[in-house]
Amino acid sequence: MTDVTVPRAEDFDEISALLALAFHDDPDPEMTEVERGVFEPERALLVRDGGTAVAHAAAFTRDLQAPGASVPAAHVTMVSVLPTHRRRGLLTALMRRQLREIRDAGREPVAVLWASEGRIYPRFGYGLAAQRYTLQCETAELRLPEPASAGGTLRLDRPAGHRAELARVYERVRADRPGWSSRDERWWAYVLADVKGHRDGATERRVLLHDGTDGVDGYALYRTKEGWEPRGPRGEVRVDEVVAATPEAYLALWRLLLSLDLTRRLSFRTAAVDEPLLWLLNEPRGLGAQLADALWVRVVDVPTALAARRYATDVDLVIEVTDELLPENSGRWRLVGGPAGAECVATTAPAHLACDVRALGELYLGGAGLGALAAAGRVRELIPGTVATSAAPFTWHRAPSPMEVF
Ligand SMILES: CC(=O)SCCNC(=O)CCNC(=O)[C@H](O)C(C)(C)COP(=O)(O)OP(=O)(O)OC[C@H]1O[C@@H](n2cnc3c(N)ncnc32)[C@H](O)[C@@H]1OP(=O)(O)O
Repeated sequence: MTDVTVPRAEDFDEISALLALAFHDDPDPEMTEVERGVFEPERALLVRDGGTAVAHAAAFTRDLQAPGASVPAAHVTMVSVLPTHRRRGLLTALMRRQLREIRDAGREPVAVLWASEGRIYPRFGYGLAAQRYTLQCETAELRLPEPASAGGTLRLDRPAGHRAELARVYERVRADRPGWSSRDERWWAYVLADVKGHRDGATERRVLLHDGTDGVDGYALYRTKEGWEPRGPRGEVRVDEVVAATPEAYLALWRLLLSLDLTRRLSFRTAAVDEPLLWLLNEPRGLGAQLADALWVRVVDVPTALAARRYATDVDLVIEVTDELLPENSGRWRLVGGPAGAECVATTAPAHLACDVRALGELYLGGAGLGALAAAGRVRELIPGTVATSAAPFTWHRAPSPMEVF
């Protein structure tokens, strides 16, 4: 049987070729360089068979915004098994070892990932923590309100020269948005990389900046793709990010994106499920919004993770947790917390609720409702009435939302 090893930086070309095979892509040297910039070989796991790379998984070191706190989170990624070697337990071996290493390192109480298919990760304790809307709008009949005041101004440019301004706005908004990940210099380079092979016929990426009274307070990253038909223009706007620190900036950015001359369609893959557009547009149905999964969270260290986030209202309850892969998480935990902070310790007191560790991941960012999980039978109420009184603290005033696929 094949052994799981830690690769060296030089192995990345081979890993990149394995990823391309598993994801049905041709290897793209430009993309490989972009990914090499964020690859952390010491956090990766590689399986070889007779010298050939056959399975791989990696993690990035970033923080994840949780309700009221930025929490160190292993960003799990680049998972692939060669088609000739699948369904013989290689992914299982990689996931088990990776979770054990994250737990033993003691730095990251949670792991987070985007799943290529939703059915892959629940068996490893990952729960669906944030959903998103994909938008496919026909823009011709969509209208947004006029701005209340003259407000700020918009500028259009290439993103590269604006990294510091974008980072400032992003960090300001991130503090209030569960699901967004920290971005250091390397990650900004990754996010702003504009790989030609991934443009799918659209233009290079552009940035639209909104200048408010205190400088840049919002931006949008987008491309356009030309299109014509007998009745006239049918260009498309492809939005990558809209980050706005004020309602004025948000409205101004979207007013322009939805009304660009010669365009009639707009697409956006990572709209929030509480996207303000829903409450601004003359026809919300026109967004063509479809619900999709986004972030899957795995609680790796129950007491540390539960104590790291904030709670919308005061909470004091005992949860009986089961975790087959990381048995030290199994047991009864007393969570006492609120908007200012939280503590979580082992207890022998009777439990109010019982669930598996996956349900804690689903609750972690404030996305899944405790009531919904209880109705699904995924959380069991051991002391009657607990669900009704304890659902509110786990929510947050903004829905968790993904911002970029990592
Ligand atoms: C975070 C990310 O990077 S997401 C990207 C994941 N990668 C991809 O989707 C690339 C293409 N797919 C692959 O490379 C592989 O099929 C993987 C990685 C998804 C699965 O690897 P495998 O080594 O085949 O998984 P493994 O043999 O450990 O399977 C474990 C269990 O999960 C099930 N499983 C694994 N993948 C899938 C799947 N895509 N759909 C349904 N079930 C699956 C297996 O049937 C098995 O179930 P069982 O124990 O009841 O028999």
